[in-house]
Amino acid sequence: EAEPVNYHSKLSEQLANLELGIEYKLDLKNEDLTTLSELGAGNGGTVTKVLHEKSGTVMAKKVVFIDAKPTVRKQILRELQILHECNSKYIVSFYGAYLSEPHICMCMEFMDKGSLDAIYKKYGPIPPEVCGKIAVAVVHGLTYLYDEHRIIHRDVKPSNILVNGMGQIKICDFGVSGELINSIADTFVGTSTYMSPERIQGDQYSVKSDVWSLGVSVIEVALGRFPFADGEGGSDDEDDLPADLAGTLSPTKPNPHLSARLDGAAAKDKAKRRKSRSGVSLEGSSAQMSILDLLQHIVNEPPPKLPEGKFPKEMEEFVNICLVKDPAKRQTPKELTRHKYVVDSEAAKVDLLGWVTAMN
Ligand SMILES: O=c1[nH]ccc2cc(O[C@H]3CCNC3)c(Cl)cc12
Repeated sequence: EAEPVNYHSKLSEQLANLELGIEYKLDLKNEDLTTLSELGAGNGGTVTKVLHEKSGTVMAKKVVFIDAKPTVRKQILRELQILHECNSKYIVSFYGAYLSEPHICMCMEFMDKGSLDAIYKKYGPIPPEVCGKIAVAVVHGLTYLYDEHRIIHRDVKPSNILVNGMGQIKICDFGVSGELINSIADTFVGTSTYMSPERIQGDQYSVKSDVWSLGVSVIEVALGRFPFADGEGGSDDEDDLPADLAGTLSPTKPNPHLSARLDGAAAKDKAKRRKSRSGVSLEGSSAQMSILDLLQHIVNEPPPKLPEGKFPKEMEEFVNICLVKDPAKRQTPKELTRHKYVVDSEAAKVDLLGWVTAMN
């Protein structure tokens, strides 16, 4: 019988190393990767499904265009290396990153069932017991990132929570490289509508800001729609912001004068829309709640919550704790790992495999 093709031996060698806990790193480069299909876009990059020929591994490759000096790109590449140390069952695995000037390419574990936003948009609201498993994954993932690496995610939302065919739920796209955050922030046009009140107002934010975003995300996937929407829009695609505000509403560069600007701009926007409703159509005035209204709403109005009595009591309570507006009173991810909803969900026998298998 012919010798098994060498990549079998390579794979079994790597698996052996894994068992021995021996770190091994693939030296990744474009010519070794065959593009299979598009996966998604967002957070300043496009993601494709690729095959790494040498190891036979299917990967998700994220390509980010960095409009900066080559030295900045090299710095980002160095900072991304920390992803090799981010090892948790709640964090997508990182295979490596490389420069393909002027792009940075990051290869990660492929999650074949995709992101939660795509899942609920295709299959409808996510069952409460699955939401429990999502809360467990995100709370433990955030706790790991902060406790082990002092990393704050900065962009928790359904499109950054992924699922695979084994029913595993993992988070991705967290802010690991300061330089990468800055460079994306500069070009960042839209507004993360998962932003906590303190970040919208430019106050100091912390890991608790990720907890607010988790609360909004759990309501969204449980209801099957963005919680601030209730018919008024607030869609997550980027509204056209007044030019002078675009680029300032980034999830990482809080704008200290924002709330004053928000009130002014939103009032103007509302007046425009009022006029438009009176039959005078002004182009650019959106009938939906504009992003500015939305940011102002998050800052000034009570937090969203699950409809009473339709979900398990401890789920309602968990969400309400995540959505406490005052960060001083909001819990940290670590404290939430002890919440009844998380503890019970972790122990619960939920047929995640059945759930994902039902998704063709
Ligand atoms: O399979 C994946 N593994 C790792 C990462 C990843 C990121 C993806 O989309 C980005 C863009 C929108 N949010 C996350 C998508 Cl759609 C898939 C993956």
